Amino acid sequence: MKPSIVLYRSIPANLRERLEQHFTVHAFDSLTPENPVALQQALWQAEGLIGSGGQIDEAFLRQAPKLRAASTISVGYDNFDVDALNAHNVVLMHTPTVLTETVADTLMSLVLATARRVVEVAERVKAGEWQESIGPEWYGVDVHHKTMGILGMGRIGLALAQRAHFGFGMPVLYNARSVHQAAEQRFNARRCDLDTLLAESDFICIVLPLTDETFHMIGREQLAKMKKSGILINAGRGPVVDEAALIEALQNGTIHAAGLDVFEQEPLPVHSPLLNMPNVVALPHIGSATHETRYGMAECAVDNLIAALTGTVKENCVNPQILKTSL
Ligand SMILES: NC(=O)C1=CN([C@@H]2O[C@H](COP(=O)(O)OP(=O)(O)OC[C@H]3O[C@@H](n4cnc5c(N)ncnc54)[C@H](O)[C@@H]3O)[C@@H](O)[C@H]2O)C=CC1
Ligand SMILES: O=C(O)C(=O)CO
Repeated sequence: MKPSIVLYRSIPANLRERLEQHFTVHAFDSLTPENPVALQQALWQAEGLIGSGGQIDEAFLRQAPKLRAASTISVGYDNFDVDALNAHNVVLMHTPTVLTETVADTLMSLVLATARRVVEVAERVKAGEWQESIGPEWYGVDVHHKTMGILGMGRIGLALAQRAHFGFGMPVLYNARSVHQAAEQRFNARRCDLDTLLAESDFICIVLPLTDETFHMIGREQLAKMKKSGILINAGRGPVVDEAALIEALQNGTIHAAGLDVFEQEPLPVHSPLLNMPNVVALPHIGSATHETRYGMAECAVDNLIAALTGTVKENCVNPQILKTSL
């Protein structure tokens, strides 16, 4: 008999067929479906789990006693309690690399959109406000040759450094626990402490994972250390920035603007003050959302689950120590 799995995100038909060749697939739109009893029953039998979003913690794992592998269609896995997965011998797979370049493009688009006020100015044109030649009230600030500060010099951080260095002639600063050889040798990036990065950068781009250590890493005190002309970009995870402190800093003119792809609460509540600020570009968590990359992520996650449940994992495993004990 084929192992039973729960799929909790819609994926392209050919990839679903690939799953069906190996498994009996119980499909749901999310982990909060219209029929929670059907999900409960499916989880009780499931050896595998594939999808994105939701909170996978101890209470969840108790509802899925046969689970051996979870495959998230994302690189970030802060919604998984990895200690609980380890305690239940559940292997966790994710999708690094396939989305790296696309997310770096999104970060760069937020840099450009905030600096050049692309969204605000385009809306004014649509509203019929372009009546004569434009004056300084339409101007933005330059991006090229300004200083780029990167928080999270990993795969995506490196791809961003490449764009900043070669595409825009920007000096690159980064804050990290250890030296990133490739960033320094290839893109002339300079490692510095957080305070220096805050004080010297024109653009601060966050592409950090959410962990206990990074939660509210950027708060009132850090925002006050940025240049008044500084622009904050966050495409890591919302809670890395204290959003209330950010709103205050934008309202008080402590910093110039913000470009945000992620928020403390998603979807961003419609009454958020961020939505009324012309100097904020807010995106609906679209960092990796291109047709090509979302297909690549789903394909990678499908292959990851097949590998995890057939004992052929070579890459993309968050907790490889479990492979030795459980598979
Ligand atoms: N907005 C979006 O749609 C997307 C957001 N992301 C976010 O971006 C994150 C990074 O992705 P990758 O670059 O692939 O991961 P990665 O693991 O290659 O890079 C993360 C880097 O952050 C560093 N880091 C972690 N904690 C730190 C700390 N306290 N101080 C300084 N550096 C620290 C790590 O050492 C690592 O170099 C993901 O975990 C996810 O949260 C990823 C994809 C899409
Ligand atoms: O992969 C991730 O971590 C995302 O946030 C969506 O691509």
